Amino acid sequence: MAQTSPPVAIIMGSESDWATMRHAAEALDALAIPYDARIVSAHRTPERLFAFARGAKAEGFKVVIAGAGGAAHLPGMAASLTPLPVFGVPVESKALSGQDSLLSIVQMPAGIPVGTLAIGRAGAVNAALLAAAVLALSDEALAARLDAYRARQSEAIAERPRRDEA
Ligand SMILES: Nc1c(C(=O)O)ncn1[C@@H]1O[C@H](COP(=O)(O)O)[C@@H](O)[C@H]1O
Repeated sequence: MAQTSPPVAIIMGSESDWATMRHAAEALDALAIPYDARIVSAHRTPERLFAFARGAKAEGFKVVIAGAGGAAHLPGMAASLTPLPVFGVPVESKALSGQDSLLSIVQMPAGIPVGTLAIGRAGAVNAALLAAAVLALSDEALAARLDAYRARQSEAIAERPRRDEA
């Protein structure tokens, strides 16, 4: 089967997660890394999850970023169904501020890893940067873009706090 997929899959349990996961997409955009963003729920669309995760490697994906909130089984289930690296992003839930999402994703049993990031936007951005780091191991042009991204980030940090103009 022809490998036509972009290297990164961003999957999320609900469309409501896009407010968080779009930050992963924006970080990938900044590094010119193509991705496909899909709504896939272990709970609500289990057949879609099985089809996606079982076929992800053959489709040509290299890394999966999975965001979910609450009883966040999606990243772990995806990891159980694909040999690709899976980075989990705990989406901040209303009831428990994302503590539920974090613990659901991070406490995987030995044998099926999910690289778990921070709750919310920072986790989404860092999942994208980790995906970039993985891909950069075999892509020198991307490695250079990642270096430049970090250099720009450092340059943007002021050395001293700006004083308020009275
Ligand atoms: N955690 C999961 C899974 C899953 O893990 O398969 N599917 C949906 N959800 C989560 O339910 C929350 C509320 O979803 P709605 O906003 O659609 O009610 C979302 O954060 C989603 O990730």
